[in-house]
Amino acid sequence: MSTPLHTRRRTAAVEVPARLHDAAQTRALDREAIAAGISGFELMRRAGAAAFALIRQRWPKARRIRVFCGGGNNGGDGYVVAALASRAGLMVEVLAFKSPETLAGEAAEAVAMAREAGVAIVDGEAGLDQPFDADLLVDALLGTGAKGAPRGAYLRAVEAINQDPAPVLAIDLPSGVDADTGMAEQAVSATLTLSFIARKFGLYTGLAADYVGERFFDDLGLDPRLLASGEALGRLLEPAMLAGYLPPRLPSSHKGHTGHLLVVGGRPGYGGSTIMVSEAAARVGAGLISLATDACHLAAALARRPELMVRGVRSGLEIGDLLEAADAVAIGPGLGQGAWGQGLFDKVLERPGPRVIDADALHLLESRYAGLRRDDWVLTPHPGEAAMMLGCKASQVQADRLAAARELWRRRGGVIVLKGNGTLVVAGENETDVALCPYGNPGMASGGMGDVLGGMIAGLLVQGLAPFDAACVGVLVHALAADEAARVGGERGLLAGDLASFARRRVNP
Ligand SMILES: NC(=O)C1=CN([C@@H]2O[C@H](COP(=O)(O)OP(=O)(O)OC[C@H]3O[C@@H](n4cnc5c(N)ncnc54)[C@H](O)[C@@H]3O)[C@@H](O)[C@H]2O)[C@@H](O)CC1
Ligand SMILES: [K+]
Repeated sequence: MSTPLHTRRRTAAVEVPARLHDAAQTRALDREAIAAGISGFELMRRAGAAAFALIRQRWPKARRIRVFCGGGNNGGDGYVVAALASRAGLMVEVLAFKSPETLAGEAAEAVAMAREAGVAIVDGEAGLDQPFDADLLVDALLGTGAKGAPRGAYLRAVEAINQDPAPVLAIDLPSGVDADTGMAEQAVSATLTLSFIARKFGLYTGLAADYVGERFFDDLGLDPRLLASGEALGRLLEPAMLAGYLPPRLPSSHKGHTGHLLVVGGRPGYGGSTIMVSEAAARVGAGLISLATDACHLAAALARRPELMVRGVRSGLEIGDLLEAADAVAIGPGLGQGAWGQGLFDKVLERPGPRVIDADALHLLESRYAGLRRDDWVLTPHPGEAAMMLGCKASQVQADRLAAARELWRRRGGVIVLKGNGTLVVAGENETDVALCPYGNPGMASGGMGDVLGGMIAGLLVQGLAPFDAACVGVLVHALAADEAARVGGERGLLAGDLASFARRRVNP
C-alpha cells in the first residue's frame, strides 16, 4: 500500500479487506473446516440456523414459509431451515425438486431432521401447481455445486419463485447465478442472499447484482485463521481502507507537494468531459491541474473552475513543456480519434510516467500501439471498450468480467479498471492484485461518470499513490460519492458533476 507524498506517517490501522472466492476455493475451505474437526452436517446445521435467524430478524411476522430444495447440500441447508421453522411453530412446506430419499451424506441427515420436525415434504413439480400463499420463499435449489444455467424442474422452480409476489431469501446464492463469474440468465430474483463461509466473487459483479438483492454473510463460526488461508480470487474494496491510504497532510505542505496533473482532450463539442476530469482530480486533492484542450473551451473551463491552468492547443507539439512539468497525465475523454487526438496521444506516450488512459485514447492505443505494455499506466475501459480491445462482444466481457480484465492486463500491463456494476481493478494474477468495488448505484448510468472516475484516479496518482492503489482508492471514492449523492437526491437524475464535492469528504477520512 502506498501513501500520498508529504503526509503524516500512517496511523490508521490497515484494514484487511474481505476476501472473495470462487466455488472451488469455497469447497476447499469447506474441506479444511471438516478436516479441522467440524462435521459436514454441523456446518449445514449452522448454515440453516443462520438463515433461520435472519428470517426471524427480517420477516418476524412471516407465518407461512415455502422452501424450494434441490438435491445437493444447498437443498440440505433448506431442509434444516424448514426443520427449525417448523419447530418454531411456523407453517412450512418443502417443495423437493429431487426425491428426498435419494439425497446423500449430510443432506440426507438434514432431510431426517426435517421429517422429525414434522415438515410437509412434497414433490416439487406437483407442488408448483398447488397454491400455498407463502409469506416467504426460501431458495435452496442450487448453490456452489451448480453447473450451468438451471435445467428441467429446477428451471420451472426458478420461474415459479420469480412469479410469486412473496419475498425471497436465497441460500448461499440465488439459484442460477454463477458463483465464479456473476453470469446470470435465468436466476432467482432474491430479496436478500445469505452466503456462507466465503463471499462468492460472482455475487458482487456484473449481472448478479440484479438478482442477489441485499447481501448478507455468515462465516459459520469458523476460525478466522482458516478463513484467511488457502487461495482466493481477490478482495473487496471497503470504506475503512481509505484512512490507511489517505493520512492527513503535513502542516507544511504546499502545492508543490501535492502533484501536478496534465489533462489532455476535449475536441470541439466535447469540452465538458475534460472539465469534469479536471474538477474531479482537484476534488480528490491534486495540487495543480493544467488542461490542454481545444481553444474553444477555454472560457467555459475557466468559468467552471478558475483554479485550472488552461491552454488551447492545436497539436501535440504544443504540450511538450506541460508534459515536462506534470507528475501524471489523464488522456482520452473528448479526445477524438482524428489527427488532433492522435498527435496529442502520440506525444503523451513518448514519455513514461503515470497515465490514465480512457475513452478515445483506448481506441488509439488499440489502433496505433498494438502489443505495447507498460507498468505505469491505468487503463479504464467500460465493457464496450474492453470488448473492442479484446476483439469480442461486450456480452462476452460481462459473462466473465474477471477473465476479461485479466486478459487485458496480460496484454497491456499496468492496471486495468473494468467499469460497470462491481468495478474490477486488476494488476496481476494474485489475490492481492484483484480488487472489486461493491458500492455505486444505477444513478451512475449517465454521461460523464467515467470522466469523473478517470479524473479521480489521476488526481490520486499525482499525489504519489502507486497506480494500483490510486485506481482502488479512485474507484472506491467515486462509488461512495455517488451513493452519498443518491442518498441526498435520489438515483435518477444524478449527474457526474454532482460527485466531485461528495468525493471531498471521502478523501479526508
Ligand atoms: N459441507 C459443505 O460443503 C457445506 C455446504 N453448504 C451448502 O452446500 C452447497 C453446495 O452443495 P453441493 O456441492 O452439494 O451442490 P448444490 O447443492 O449447489 O447442487 C448440486 C445439485 O444440483 C444439481 N445441479 C447442478 N447444476 C444444476 C443445474 N444447472 N440445473 C439443475 N440441477 C443442477 C446436481 O446434480 C446436484 O444434485 C453450498 O452452496 C451451501 O449452500 C453449507 O451447508 C455449508 C457447508
Ligand atoms: K440457492
